[in-house]
Amino acid sequence: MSLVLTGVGLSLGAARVLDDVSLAVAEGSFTALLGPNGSGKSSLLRTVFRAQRPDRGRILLDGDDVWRLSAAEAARRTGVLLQEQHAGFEFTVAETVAQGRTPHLKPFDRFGRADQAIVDEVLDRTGLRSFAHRRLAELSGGERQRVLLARALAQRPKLLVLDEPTNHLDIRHQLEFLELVRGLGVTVLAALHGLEIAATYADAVVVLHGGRVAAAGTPAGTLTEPTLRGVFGVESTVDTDPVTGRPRFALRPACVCPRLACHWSCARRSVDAG
Ligand SMILES: Nc1ncnc2c1ncn2[C@@H]1O[C@H](COP(=O)(O)OP(=O)(O)OP(=O)(O)O)[C@@H](O)[C@H]1O
Repeated sequence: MSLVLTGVGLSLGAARVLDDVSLAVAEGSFTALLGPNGSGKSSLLRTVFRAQRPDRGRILLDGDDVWRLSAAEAARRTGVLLQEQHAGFEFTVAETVAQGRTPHLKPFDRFGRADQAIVDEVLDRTGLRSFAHRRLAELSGGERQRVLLARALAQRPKLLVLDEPTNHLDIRHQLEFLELVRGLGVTVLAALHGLEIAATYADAVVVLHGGRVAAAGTPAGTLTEPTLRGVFGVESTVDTDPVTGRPRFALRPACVCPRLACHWSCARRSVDAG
């Protein structure tokens, strides 16, 4: 399922949070949304999964305006995983994953064999089968996050919206989580903070700055030294990882004292010295 945003704008109070945002996420691709704190990533995702109506612009899922779909139809198409998501700790893993089928059940429908087959398949695919009867209260934060991903997958969404989904995971589990997501074949739009992670897993990157799109394209085309300086305010050396062929970053704080001694041989200092 493709996702297209055209001219999306959002004001909250006096703040212009999103300003004329246009982007396209190709069917089956993984697009990473990057940007500094407060650049509008979560707000943009909220307009996509119908938690926040934009003031202007359109959001099209396979050509259908998400804000004109019924809430139930939108929920069937879009799975959501947030960084701080409520999970009923008293439920078991299997019960939690089964909740993902709710948007597909009509009033008075019973959870049927087909639903159970989907839950079983998702438990296997996410490696949670042996946890099925444990309560969420008995799991680590990383394991719980995997369960919430499984719940979103049981929905059989065409679009998966992830808001910093790996924040509480250690590095191995971050990588495993993103490997799993990338292997799903589902269209993914994910707000991420890690440049390396985004560069390694994303097919495309959209960089937000002050609620506007500052750069969009391939990881190598967007995550450049000038963009990292202009958007994130950091100096960097970007080269290509010989194993993955993806961009790799050495980051330094931006030099704010060009006339004083600086720890880092940053670009600004060499320009001044020259
Ligand atoms: N309800 C609100 N009222 C006013 N301003 C808001 C509201 N919600 C968010 N904002 C502002 O909108 C801007 C974008 O916030 P948003 O959470 O989308 O950024 P973000 O890029 O996801 O940030 P972070 O990386 O810190 O999670 C911020 O300046 C924030 O203060």
